[in-house]
Amino acid sequence: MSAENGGRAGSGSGAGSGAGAGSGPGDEIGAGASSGRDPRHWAVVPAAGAGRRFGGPVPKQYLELCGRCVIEHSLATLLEHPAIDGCVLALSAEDEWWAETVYASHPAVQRVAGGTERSDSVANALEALSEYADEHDWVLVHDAARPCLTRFDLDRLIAALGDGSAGALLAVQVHDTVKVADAASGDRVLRTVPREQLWRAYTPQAFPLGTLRRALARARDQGSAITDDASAIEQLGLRPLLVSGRSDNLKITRPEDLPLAQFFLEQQQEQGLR
Ligand SMILES: Nc1ccn([C@@H]2O[C@H](COP(=O)(O)OP(=O)(O)OP(=O)(O)O)[C@@H](O)[C@H]2O)c(=O)n1
Ligand SMILES: C[C@](O)(CO)[C@H](O)COP(=O)(O)O
Repeated sequence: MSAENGGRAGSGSGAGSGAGAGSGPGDEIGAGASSGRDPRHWAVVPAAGAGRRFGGPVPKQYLELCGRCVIEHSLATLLEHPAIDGCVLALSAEDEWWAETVYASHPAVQRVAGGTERSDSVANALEALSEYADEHDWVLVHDAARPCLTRFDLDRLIAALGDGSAGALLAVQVHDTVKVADAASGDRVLRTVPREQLWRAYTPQAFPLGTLRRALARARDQGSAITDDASAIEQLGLRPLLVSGRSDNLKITRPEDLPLAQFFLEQQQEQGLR
């Protein structure tokens, strides 16, 4: 990927510098899909979290993993995909690690300031993207904390994006028995739920830019605490497609997840998936 094919020049002095200066790749390729061109695909990577559940002085997205840092693995699969035209990355204003990554000056990566919640970070990225992308373009939102996304799963997600606006997300059907705890104790079984219809939502989650912006704004205005982007889309009455993905596309959340991610990446490399 390079600036020539529509990659956006990274700019700004640091994580808190806000949206990159200057025009976007949209100026080079003309207007968006409303001009009749096929919708483009953009990655949005929320990476402004503090990693509180993981702990430690370094946010988990910058921890070493198989010779690179977590976020470099997460970005590599996206930026190396020929269908992905650019990436908007949401970083914390206190971020002091991004500048040391191999993607710090990548021409197709634009940096914006993250927000209080993950959904705020995504909304900030979408606002910057809307400066040069078309509202019918696809946005694939992927957690920086998910380094094990494979090209195989990304291909499957992109292939599932039809003409509808409901979008799609990578997900894994639940294979464990699921219990609901009672609210009072928090750890006493209230009931077991049928698992045949249960899926674990992963990322990327892909939606048209305009639809996702409207959905997140509506969720914010209604005070809906959403933990993934599909939740906001569902609140519009749309039903995103569940695309069955690999269960090793884990999110690094707690300390025990890091060695598991290391194992998964090594297995993927041995199987020629990376
Ligand atoms: N205000 C926030 C919160 C989270 N994220 C990003 O959203 C992804 C998923 O969030 P999570 O796993 O919860 O990361 P943290 O918020 O860092 O973790 P914790 O809740 O344990 O602090 C991560 O890539 C994280 O960097 C973000 O961009 N902006
Ligand atoms: C978006 C997500 O990864 C889908 O499973 C998840 O909801 C993020 O949750 P977090 O608490 O912000 O890590």
